[in-house]
Amino acid sequence: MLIPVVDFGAYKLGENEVSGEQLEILSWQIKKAFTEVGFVYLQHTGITQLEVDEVLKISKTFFLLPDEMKKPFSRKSFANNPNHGWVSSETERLNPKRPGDLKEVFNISSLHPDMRWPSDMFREIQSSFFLRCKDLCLRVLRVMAHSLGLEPEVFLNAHRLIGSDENGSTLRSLYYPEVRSDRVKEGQLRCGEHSDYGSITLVFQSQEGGLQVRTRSGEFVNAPSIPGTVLVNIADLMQRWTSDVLLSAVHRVLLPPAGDSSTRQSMVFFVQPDDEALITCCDGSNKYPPVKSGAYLMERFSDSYGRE
Ligand SMILES: O=C(O)CCC(=O)C(=O)O
Ligand SMILES: [Fe+2]
Repeated sequence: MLIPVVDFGAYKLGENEVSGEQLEILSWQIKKAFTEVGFVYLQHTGITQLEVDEVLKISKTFFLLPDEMKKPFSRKSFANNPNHGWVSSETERLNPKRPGDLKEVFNISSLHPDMRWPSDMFREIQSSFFLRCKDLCLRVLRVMAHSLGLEPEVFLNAHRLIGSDENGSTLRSLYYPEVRSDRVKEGQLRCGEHSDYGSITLVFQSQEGGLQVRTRSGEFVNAPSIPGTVLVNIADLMQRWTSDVLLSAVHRVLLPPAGDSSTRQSMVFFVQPDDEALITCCDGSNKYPPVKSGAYLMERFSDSYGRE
């Protein structure tokens, strides 16, 4: 298979220290994947399939509610956080050249105690999964810094506020409803071609799979769901930060074959540096001008939601 599978067991959640030798092996494998493909499957991260199934299940109960009950939780209706909340189908265009994506999402961008939630159970399960993803991504960022010969804290220092309103990291639940082929617009997909905006992304798919990743040679390959693993990819700010050493690969989700009425689900944890973090090429070059993480993210939202 093209996207490598790497055993993260030596530094999984709950494992407090990783030996120098194990860190070397992990760093080498992760760097190879992120420079050649931009995606890697991590095995034995400490996040179990049971946890993933639980968060997919509670997300689905929300998506299956009538729109009237979801509207009060719409994105842009939370005063403290512009990205938090529900987005209806065909609203976001991850490829702005295509019609709106055939997916619904719920973004959790803030764990502020005053947030409104669809239910206590939803809050509990989603918030704890958010924190598990946060712990894992900090471990991955530490290994990545090591793999590039940088100070171990260099990425971590810019990710201190995940879960607060000064950091755009988001746990996103996605629901892809049944596709009615008689209603599909020309060129419409479940999720248009795009690369992610922030530093790294964690992806969890339901069993059907469906994600495709563009390789360096330009062809799309399937990135199936591998139960028990976490798929991790590099996003655009990280590619910029590393002066194009690490690769932010384009990916998409096609429509199911005609006559296939299945739905699809996924969970994605978008990791974003703190809003005020200034992202400057870490090799000291001027390949990209410094940019503030928060401002960069707002610019990217304008492309995918339209300029408002
Ligand atoms: O649903 C998926 O598998 C991927 C979604 C995705 O790439 C995104 O929301 O950025
Ligand atoms: Fe994506």
